Amino acid sequence: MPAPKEFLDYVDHNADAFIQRLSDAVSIKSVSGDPAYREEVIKMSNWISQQLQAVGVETQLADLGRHTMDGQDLALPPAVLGRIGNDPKKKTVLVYGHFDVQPALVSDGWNTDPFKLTVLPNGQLVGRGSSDDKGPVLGWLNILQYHHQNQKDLPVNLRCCFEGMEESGSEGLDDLVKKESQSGGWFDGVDCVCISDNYWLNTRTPTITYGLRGLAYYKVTIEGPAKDLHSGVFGRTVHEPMTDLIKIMGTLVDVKGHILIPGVDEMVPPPFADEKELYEKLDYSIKDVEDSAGASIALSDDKVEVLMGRMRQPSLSLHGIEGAFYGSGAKTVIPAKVSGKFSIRLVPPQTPEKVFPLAKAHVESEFAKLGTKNKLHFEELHGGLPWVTDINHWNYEAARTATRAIYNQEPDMTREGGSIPVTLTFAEALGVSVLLLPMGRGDDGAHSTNEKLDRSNFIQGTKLLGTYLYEVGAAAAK
Ligand SMILES: C[C@H](N)C(=O)N[C@@H](Cc1c[nH]cn1)C(=O)O
Ligand SMILES: [Zn+2]
Ligand SMILES: [Zn+2]
Repeated sequence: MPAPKEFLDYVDHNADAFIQRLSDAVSIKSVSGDPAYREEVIKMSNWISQQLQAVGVETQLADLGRHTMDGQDLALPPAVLGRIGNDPKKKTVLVYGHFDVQPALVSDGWNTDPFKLTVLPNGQLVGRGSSDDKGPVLGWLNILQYHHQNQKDLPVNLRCCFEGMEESGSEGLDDLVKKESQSGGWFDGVDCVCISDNYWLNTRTPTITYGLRGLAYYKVTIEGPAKDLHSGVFGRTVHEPMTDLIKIMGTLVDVKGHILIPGVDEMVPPPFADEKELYEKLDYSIKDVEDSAGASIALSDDKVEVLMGRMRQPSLSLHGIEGAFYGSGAKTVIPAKVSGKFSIRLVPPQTPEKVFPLAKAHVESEFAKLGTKNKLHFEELHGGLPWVTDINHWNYEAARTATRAIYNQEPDMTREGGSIPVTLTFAEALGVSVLLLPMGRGDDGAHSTNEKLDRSNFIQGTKLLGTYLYEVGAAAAK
């Protein structure tokens, strides 16, 4: 059942209003990883709930309790649950997305205010969260608006789960999903899940995604002196925490990306026979990775090697050092306490539980080798499980048919290098197929400066998600 032409035309005719709504969403600074913005994330929960109600969706703000961040006790932003339709003849689709964003400051290198959506002459909609993940969440709202305003029934029963902590480990969400998946819960009766929260591989080929890497995020803290010290007075006189930390951070990964923590890379099985062909088939080149990175810095000239490094191998990245001097000028300080942050992207069969003891043992043994009198503390900040699924399912067939209808192209079938911690929870709690159907392009710069979503991806992406629902609706009739 193709989507009605009237729906597709409506999306085109209302494009400017949809972009205005995206601009409203971007202006709410819903940064989940910084306690200073917590009220803004909560404001975003309310905003999404009101927007859903305005297009006929029954909603509930689901309390997720409290947590501690940077030593502060904080309320978690409520998740927004939504439901519309209860026709037993129709399939029930659960859509998930997140309305929190990564931090963004003009001083990071943005050309414009990150929380003011800027429409560039080339059609790029620039702003934090435009692609990750406010644009795709609003894609679902755009579809609902058409059906509500024109008094058209949706082709499926729809359930929504939108959260405000995805960028910070989805705290509290797993338990909510498990509870609501039980009989009588908001997700009772769900037949399949669709998540639009990742990206095409390149800038030209629509993509369907059947896997995600998991994540284990660590903090290594080293402290010694009771306060910051003058390096002229104390240099070569005391053990310096930063010197110890840099040594340890330097033992985690080599410059070619090999993980040096014993046992981590080794946990992953070699590719199965013919697996490389899956990557060979993808519309991707070294130029694509270098264009989206903005420099000629690919680890290999071999496309398959690069793709496998992103999709089916773990990676370890060093993110930053809390407590270190980082400003301009030449402050001659010895920081008293520094915390190195690094994370490992995980692939099956790795899990945060299996990797934690390896990472801890490695850091502790490297620290012991230093013979320092400083103190070490190692902790995991958050984790998420990897996920890979079967693409031979009507849910994927619906997405493929919808993609052909909107883009007139065969989609790339990918595994995403990023993580969406709740995905496996949906799959296991509901026992149904989960599909990732991205809206944005590979060069959107999610998590980076000048994040953007192309206008055409927002508009065609809205049509794609809507058409996918019609194709799922058609699957119910088969
Ligand atoms: C792929 C998704 N849009 C995303 O960006 N996920 C994040 C999840 C996360 C976990 N800790 C911090 N963020 C990611 O892959 O980094
Ligand atoms: Zn993200
Ligand atoms: Zn995201």
